Amino acid sequence: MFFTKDIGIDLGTANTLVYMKGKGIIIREPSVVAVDIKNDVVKSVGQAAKDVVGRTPGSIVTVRPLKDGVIADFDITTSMLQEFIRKALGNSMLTKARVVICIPSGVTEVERRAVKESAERAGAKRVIIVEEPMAAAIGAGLPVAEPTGSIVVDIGGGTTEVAVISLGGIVAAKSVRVGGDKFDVDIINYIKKKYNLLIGERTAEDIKINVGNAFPLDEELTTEIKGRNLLTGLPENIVVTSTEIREALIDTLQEVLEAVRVTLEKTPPELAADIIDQGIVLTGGGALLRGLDKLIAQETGMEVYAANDPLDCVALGTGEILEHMDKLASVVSSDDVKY
Ligand SMILES: Nc1ncnc2c1ncn2[C@@H]1O[C@H](COP(=O)(O)OP(=O)(O)OP(=O)(O)O)[C@@H](O)[C@H]1O
Repeated sequence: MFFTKDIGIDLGTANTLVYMKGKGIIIREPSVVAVDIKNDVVKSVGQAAKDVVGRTPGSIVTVRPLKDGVIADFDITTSMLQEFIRKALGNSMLTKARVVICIPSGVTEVERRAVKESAERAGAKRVIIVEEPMAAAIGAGLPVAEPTGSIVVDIGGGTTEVAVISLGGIVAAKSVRVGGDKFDVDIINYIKKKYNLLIGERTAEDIKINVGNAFPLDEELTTEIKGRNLLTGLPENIVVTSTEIREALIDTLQEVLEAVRVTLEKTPPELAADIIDQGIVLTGGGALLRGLDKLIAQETGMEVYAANDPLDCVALGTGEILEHMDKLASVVSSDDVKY
């Protein structure tokens, strides 16, 4: 007897989430792998690997195999994907799984096919690849299959994808290789330039989460950070404010705004009218940046709101596709559908 365990995977540059049909999201881990470079053996995957970032001894290095929205290291991406699929499906040979995988739209056709094959090797019997903004829109509850225009801005770790969707297809889109990771780099560079203080990626991400913002806040926030002074070489603590961090993020925020503007310009007029009625929906971890909705609203003159659980939208979208394959047939009409 076969058990059917259909799963949906959000293979993101920052986080990988796995949705199991009937259960919801069962795995939520960083897309990080620790590898022993002496023999290329994978030591750990996901949270266990992220916990040792910047702290590994000797030959162990931590790798983020998907970077800037593309597959930077294919073999390691494959190992990571297979590990997550194995974790979800268990080692049962009696499993007959359909797997919906969501990949960044910067992934090439060759990589796309290879992702499919590696999922098959890990036990999937049928693999359906769906692009991120489509799954994000479905997960955010937008009426993608209807003859009405919806717009989603998915701000992930490596990419920001803007898409206008109608009748199950992407009508206009723009993807830029900036997202949460770039915000972190901006913060590192700002602190280095202003305070001669070197901080790591994890500290920068904490600062972004604690006081990061895209629009003036009602109340100034501050956070204390630890780093290494580049002049003295010694550890040092400083306090930074939300205004400083907004300043640090300004250029990258402009790139996000530009992607929204370009997509709106490419949108057919009838759909533009729908979008004005419905507003812009933000998904992905970047949607949690304070005031990003207000900034986009100010720049476009449109209503903007963040989806509920923005970090989960893509995974929830893959789940919707699994649960309602019939209704969403237009978005998964063939295994090799490209939007
Ligand atoms: N509260 C928060 N404020 C700002 N940014 C946040 C917050 N929480 C998470 N993030 C950022 O969101 C990003 C991860 O988002 P998400 O999981 O949607 O990306 P992903 O799907 O893995 O990436 P991609 O879409 O590029 O493949 C990280 O850069 C993380 O730092």
